[in-house]
Amino acid sequence: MERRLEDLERKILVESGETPPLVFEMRKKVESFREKLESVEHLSWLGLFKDISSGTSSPFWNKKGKARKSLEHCKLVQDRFKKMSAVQVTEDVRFHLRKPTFDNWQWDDAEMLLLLQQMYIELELLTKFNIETPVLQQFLYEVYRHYNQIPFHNFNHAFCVTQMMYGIIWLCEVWEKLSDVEILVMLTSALCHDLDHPGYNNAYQVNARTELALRYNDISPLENHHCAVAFEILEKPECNIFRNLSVENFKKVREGMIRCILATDMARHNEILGKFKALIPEFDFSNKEHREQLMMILMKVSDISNEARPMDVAEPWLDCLLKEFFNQSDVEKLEGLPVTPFMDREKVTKPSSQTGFIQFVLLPLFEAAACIFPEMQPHIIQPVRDALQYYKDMQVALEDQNKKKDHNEGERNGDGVTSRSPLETEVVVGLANGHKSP
Ligand SMILES: Nc1nc2c(ncn2[C@@H]2O[C@@H]3COP(=O)(O)O[C@H]3[C@H]2O)c(=O)[nH]1
Ligand SMILES: [Zn+2]
Repeated sequence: MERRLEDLERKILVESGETPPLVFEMRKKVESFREKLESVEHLSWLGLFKDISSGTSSPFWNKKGKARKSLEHCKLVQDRFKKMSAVQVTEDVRFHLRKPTFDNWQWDDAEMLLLLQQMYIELELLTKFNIETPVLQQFLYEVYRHYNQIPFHNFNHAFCVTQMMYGIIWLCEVWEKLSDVEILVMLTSALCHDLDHPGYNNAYQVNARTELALRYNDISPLENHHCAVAFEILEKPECNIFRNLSVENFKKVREGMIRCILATDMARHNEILGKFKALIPEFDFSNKEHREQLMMILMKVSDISNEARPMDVAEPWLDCLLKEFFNQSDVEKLEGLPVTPFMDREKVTKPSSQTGFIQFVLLPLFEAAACIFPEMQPHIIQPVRDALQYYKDMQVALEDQNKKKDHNEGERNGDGVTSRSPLETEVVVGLANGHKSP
C-alpha cells in the first residue's frame, strides 16, 4: 500500500510539479495504519506482521533487535562498575559468594560485574595468567553487553552459572585435581556459555530455519553462536583476557572453552552423561580425557543448577524460564511451527515442569558428578531432593483442587460433565508464594 502511494506521489509530482494536499493526507493515514499494525504484532495470527517486517525473512533477526540492551543503559552500568571497582568487596560477601546458596536477586548488574571480577581475583587467575585488571573489566563489560534482555537466558543467568561453577570449585577444592588452565576454562566458559541468546531454543532455530540454523547446519546452532560471540569479544585486544597466555596455553583454553560451551546443548545430554558414567568406576584425574569429560559435566551441572539453590532463590528462576518457554510456544503457534510440548502454556504447570526434570535430568546428572566429588551430596544434591518433594506436594495439591472444582461444577451442572479450566497455575502460584509444602 505504501509503495503504491509512493508510486502515485511520484507520478503526480512528475505531472503537476507539486504534491497535492490529498497525497499528504493519504500518507498520514497510511502512517497511522502502520502504527496500529505494529502495535498489534502479537496478533500476527492474522498474518499481519510478516507483511510489515522489512528486510530479512528470518524471525531470529527480526526479534533479536528488540531484546538488545540500549547503549545508554550499558554505559550507565559500565560507569557504575568502574566507580565501584576500586571498592574492596567485604569479607562477608566474599564468603557468601563461594557458596551455592548465594542469592543473585540481591544484586544489580554493575554489582554482579564486580562480583565476577572478584571470582577471577580470588582464584588468582589474574596473577597466574597475567591478566590486567582494565582488560578483565572491559571483557566483563562486553560479555554483559552481549547478553540480551530476555526472561531467562540473560546476564543474570550467566552470572548464576558462573557463580555455581565458582561455588563448586571452592566446595570441592577443584584446584587440587584440575590445572589452573582448566579452572580458567571452566569459569570463563560458564560466563560466556549463553552469549547473545535470542530466547528461542535450537528446535525453534531449526524449525524456523533461522540464520543461525543455516549458518551452523542445524548442529547446536545456539551453542556454536554463543562460543563464536565469546571469541569475537576476545578478538579485541582491550578485552582479551588471554592476551598474555603462551600460544600453547591459548590453544588449550580455546579448545577447552569450545568443548565446554558446546556441551551445554541438552540434545547431547545422554551422550555426555553416558560417556562420563562409563568412566566413573576407573576415573583417573591424571587422564586428560577423563578430566575433559568431568569439565563438561561440571558445566552442565552449573548450567541447570537453579533447583540446587534455596527455594526463594530458585523459584523466581522457574517463573523466568516458563515465561521464556511460553513466549516461544506462543510464537511457534503464531508462525505455524511445531510446538515444543514442554513449553506449551496449555499443558505445562510449575510442578509438571519440575518433577520430571528433577527426577530424570537433574538428579542422575548431579549424582554422577557426586561420584567424583562427594562434597556435592549435602550442599547441592540434597536441596534438589527437597525441591522435588516440594513440587510433588504442589502437584498433589493441584490435583485435589481440580477434583474439587470438577465435583462442584458437576453438582452445579447436575450431569457430572465438567469443563476444566487451564488456570491451574493460580493454585500453583498461591502455593509457591508460601514456600511451604501444603
Ligand atoms: N523444566 C526445567 N528445565 C530447565 C530448568 N533449568 C534448565 N532447564 C532446561 O535445561 C536447558 C539447558 O539448556 P538451555 O539453556 O538451552 O535450556 C535449558 C532449559 O530448557 C529447570 O529448572 N526446569
Ligand atoms: Zn545456560
